[in-house]
Amino acid sequence: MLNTPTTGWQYKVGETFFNGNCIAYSELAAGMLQVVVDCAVEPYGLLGLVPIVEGAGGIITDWQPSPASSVPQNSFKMTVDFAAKQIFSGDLENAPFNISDMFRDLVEGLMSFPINLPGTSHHKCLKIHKKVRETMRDVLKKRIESSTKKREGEEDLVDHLLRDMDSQKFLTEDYIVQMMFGLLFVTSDSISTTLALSFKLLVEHPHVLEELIVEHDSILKNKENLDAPLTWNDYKSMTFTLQVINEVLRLGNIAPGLFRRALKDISVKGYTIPAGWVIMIATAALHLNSDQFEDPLSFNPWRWKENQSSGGAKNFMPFGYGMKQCAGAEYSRVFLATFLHVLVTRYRWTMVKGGKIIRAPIIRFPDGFHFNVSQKNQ
Ligand code: HEM
Repeated sequence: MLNTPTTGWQYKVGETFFNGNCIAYSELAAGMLQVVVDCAVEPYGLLGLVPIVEGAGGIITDWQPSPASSVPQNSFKMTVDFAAKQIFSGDLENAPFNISDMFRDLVEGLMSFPINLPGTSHHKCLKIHKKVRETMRDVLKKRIESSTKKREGEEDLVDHLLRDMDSQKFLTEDYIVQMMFGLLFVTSDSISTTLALSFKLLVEHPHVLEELIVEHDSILKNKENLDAPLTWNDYKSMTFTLQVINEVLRLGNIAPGLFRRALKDISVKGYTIPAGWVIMIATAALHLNSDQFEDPLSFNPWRWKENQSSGGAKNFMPFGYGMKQCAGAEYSRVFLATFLHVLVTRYRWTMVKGGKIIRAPIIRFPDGFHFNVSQKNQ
């Protein structure tokens, strides 16, 4: 599928994210995310995961208000709040707005028709974008002015970036604000949609859920203390869970497409893609290709038993491909696996209503998606 560059706000945001210092940017982002994983060397194992585990547990507990919890909404809130904490701690706790509500409205307006008139989603989206960035700039300025030094291990992403400002010239204030906003943005809808899809697919495929429960119960059985946090080895032993995540990503195709610009004329089957054109790679066409995946529409995590690909292969690229591949891929897998661990070991859920899925072009649940969640054995 071919596409000429679009105009409008969405595209401009994309340009600011991905052009310019894109390599340094994604290396840096990957480095920051690695912090989550690298904390594994601490005595209790993957310390970076502890807040994820606690976050997941805490938020699922919040998922019990009657009559039922909205999975997409709760996953969105959990994902944004958790990422915001990693990026700038609790600096927005006293802000006059809730950061996850702001991002939800922003994402809703993102795919709207770009008419900038009061009352339109696009207009609201632009206003939120401005407001969030202004608030983030204030957070950054206060940090720069503040002389309080945090202890090692308590630092967040902004602390790391500020420390690197002297040696990395591209790290200007503007850049850091853009990065704070950008990281929250890419985290918000991607992980939460994958989580919501996991709920749906698991409830519709009880035999998959059963095997998932067996895997996670056996991780718990091997622990002396049931409340001990997950370790890196625990994560690595989640073989079936990672197959489930691959399968959700394959069917979900969270990113509707990948974009590349042709640097020179390219001939494809008698057609020429002119230099400068933007090419959209429709990943769903790859992931649902029956030549590559038997019975491609069925949810079958066992298909990954023999094929251990975690993405970045020519027939499976949920996180993209090549040097522009998603910087948050590993963070996302760890987050999803940890969440599933907490969910299946501590909770049970029944579907109440909703669950219809549309793509427009990002995945949406137009009738909502509601579950009753209860503590296991209650
Ligand atoms: C399930 C979750 C996610 C999915 C499916 C996903 C998917 C993608 C895809 C398809 C791309 C484009 C890659 C390409 O063009 O080859 C991308 C880029 C990117 N993603 Fe993600 N993503 C997810 C979560 C995240 C998270 C949590 C973060 C950050 C914390 C993140 C950070 C990025 C960045 C920085 C890029 C741009 C990389 C570059 O241009 O060099 N992503 N992601």
